[in-house]
Amino acid sequence: MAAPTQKRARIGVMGGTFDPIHNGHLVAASEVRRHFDLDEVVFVPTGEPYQKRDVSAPEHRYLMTVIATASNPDFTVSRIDIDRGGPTYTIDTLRELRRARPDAELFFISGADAVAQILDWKDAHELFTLAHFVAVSRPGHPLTVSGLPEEHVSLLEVPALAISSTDCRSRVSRDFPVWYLVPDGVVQYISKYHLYRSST
Ligand SMILES: Nc1ncnc2c1ncn2[C@@H]1O[C@H](COP(=O)(O)OP(=O)(O)OP(=O)(O)O)[C@@H](O)[C@H]1O
Ligand SMILES: O=C(O)c1ccc[n+]([C@@H]2O[C@H](COP(=O)([O-])O)[C@@H](O)[C@H]2O)c1
Repeated sequence: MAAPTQKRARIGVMGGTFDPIHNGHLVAASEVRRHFDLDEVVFVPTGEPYQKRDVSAPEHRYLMTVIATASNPDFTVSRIDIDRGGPTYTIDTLRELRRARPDAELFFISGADAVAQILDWKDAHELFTLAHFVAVSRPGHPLTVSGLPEEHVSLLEVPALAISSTDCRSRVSRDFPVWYLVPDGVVQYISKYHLYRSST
């Protein structure tokens, strides 16, 4: 009798700058986990997001991501993009995760705004050989696979949360609350380390 085949692990990968992580990120990851029956979602904060300016220190972004995900047993955080050093490219993230988990199926989670840019990312075509891409809806951004290889990309409508890290930073700098936009522990972390006080 043939030995029973083991089910391949299904791992979601949520890459982001998370400056700060907010409830839009968490709802997106939670919805994709449920819809694609993922075993876990790994949050991967960028090291040096080469397309962004004036980004907070990686250690702050990493710790806020840990705080935000700590209570969910299906969520973990990886330092791979931070520890690699140099500009962060998703191709390196996925190659490294593949090496670490050759048995697993990877699902890269991305908002509608980010997925629209994928063809401009480094080694764009190889990305689709390493992971399936899941593009989630985001208020203000059309959700489309236009130009992308349709067999490697899925679209998912998630509850609309019109939250961005840019808006959270701007609110803190103007002394507006970010309660309920980011997890409570992240509100307290921002306050403790005086983040975003003079930025927009
Ligand atoms: N409110 C949201 N709903 C769905 N997806 C989101 C939302 N906010 C961010 N994302 C997605 O999460 C990933 C990481 O986003 P990122 O950390 O850059 O947050 P951001 O809010 O877009 O930040 P910023 O305003 O600084 O550009 C991206 O794929 C992005 O599209
Ligand atoms: O690989 C690339 O060239 C590339 C260019 C821009 C963004 N990304 C990835 O897209 C994810 C969201 O990035 P960001 O900058 O919108 O926070 C994150 O995992 C980035 O590493 C990747």
